[in-house]
Amino acid sequence: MSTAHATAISASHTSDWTPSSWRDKPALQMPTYPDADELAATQAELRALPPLVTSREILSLKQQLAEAQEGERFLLQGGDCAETFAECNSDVISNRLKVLLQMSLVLVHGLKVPVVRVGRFAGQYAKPRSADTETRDGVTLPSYRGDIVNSPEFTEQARRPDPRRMIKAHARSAMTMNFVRSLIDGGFADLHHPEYWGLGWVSQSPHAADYQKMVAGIGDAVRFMETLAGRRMQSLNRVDFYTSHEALLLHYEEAQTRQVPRADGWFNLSTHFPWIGMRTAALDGAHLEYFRGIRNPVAVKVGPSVTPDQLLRVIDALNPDDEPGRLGLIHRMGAEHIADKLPSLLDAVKREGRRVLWVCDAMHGNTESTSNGYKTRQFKNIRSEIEQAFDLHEAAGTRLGGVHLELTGENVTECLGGARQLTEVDLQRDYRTTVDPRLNYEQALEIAMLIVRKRGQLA
Ligand SMILES: O=C[C@H](O)[C@H](O)COP(=O)(O)O
Ligand SMILES: C=C(OP(=O)(O)O)C(=O)O
Ligand SMILES: [Mn+2]
Repeated sequence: MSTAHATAISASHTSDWTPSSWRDKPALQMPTYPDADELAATQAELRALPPLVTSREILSLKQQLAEAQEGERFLLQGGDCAETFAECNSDVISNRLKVLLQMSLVLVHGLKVPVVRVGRFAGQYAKPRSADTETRDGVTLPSYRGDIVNSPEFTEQARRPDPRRMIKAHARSAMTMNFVRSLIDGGFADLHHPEYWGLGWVSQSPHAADYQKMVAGIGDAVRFMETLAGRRMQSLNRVDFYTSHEALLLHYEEAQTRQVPRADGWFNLSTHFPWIGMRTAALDGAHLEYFRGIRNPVAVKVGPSVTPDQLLRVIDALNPDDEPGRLGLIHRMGAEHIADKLPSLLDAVKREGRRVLWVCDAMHGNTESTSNGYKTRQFKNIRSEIEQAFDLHEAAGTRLGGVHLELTGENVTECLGGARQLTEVDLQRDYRTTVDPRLNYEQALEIAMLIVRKRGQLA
């Protein structure tokens, strides 16, 4: 179908849509702001602020995702569970970028396809929660819902939803984007110099030898190609990096939704690739309503309770014209359930010939609590879910086109296991996340290596 045709059809599907039509539907997981006037004034201010990304970048990501659907690329989507205002700083941002670049280098080298790099950053500030309230020592307060809504300290004042936090989240997202863009434009991701993005730990890591061998091999290949070409290849100097977040707080997303001169339709210009979380993916809900009208590529989390019929209806609502690169389905079943729950979904989508990008989130179905009260995940379950996902897609004749991970470039101890075999005792050493446990840099790199090994076995 031509792009013009697809656009014309989409326009007819969305003729009853506006950036605020979600307000007529049930909106789950949203804060109740105590002062409606303050909320409206904040939204007006947000509407006047500049956007964080452009429609041109969004459409170029859509094209790359369309290629990933066809097996010509692989998606790496990763970053914090919940960014915090306090950690919007140079070290945290550059270390996270480094680990994502290192992982993507491992994937490009091993899978022999370009990687689509998408960060869970520059806007990942809103969190859905299992419970609306939290009780400590007999005191009950509203749950922490991410820095864009309230603050994690356990006081009444801190937990009160404050709309002014949306302005701060917008500014912090812009600072993060600005720094990432400057690093990349300044040659930080230059393939001629992968040593720039070496984190200090690389020399002590159990994976050091493998990683250094690969970097040396890439250096040789780059020099060989440039000798043949007789010139330095500028295309190796920089990479594309895109942003994503869970577009949960619709008051914020609505205010960043714009029509763009010379591009049809409405774009969410707060991020390139927003997604709908598992808890807000109801067919008749506000989040699906909002997402159906924007032209960004979008994704939906798919949990173990989704039936094939429900999933097909979600696909119909979000991508009625089967537009390439428009829709990602991020399954997050858990190592224990994926073999039971995923195959019927893969079969149904294949049977109906729907065009989607399948992505495996190996984190959110594998969360557990330790006896000493830490929320954690076991590396062996994360690994198992990814390996099973490859096998199940292979058996169904579908394609796993990417992975979605919660990770950080810091040396935290939040997930158990991995090459250093972190134990429950280690969790006490450096547990920093405000919501979900993240892979540290070593564990994240190990995941990239095991993806390459697994794909190699299937090839
Ligand atoms: O990040 C994901 C969800 O917000 C999170 O897993 C919910 O966590 P909770 O069960 O602690 O509320
Ligand atoms: C909330 C999240 O995931 P899910 O919606 O899959 O539970 C998340 O990605 O942080
Ligand atoms: Mn999470």
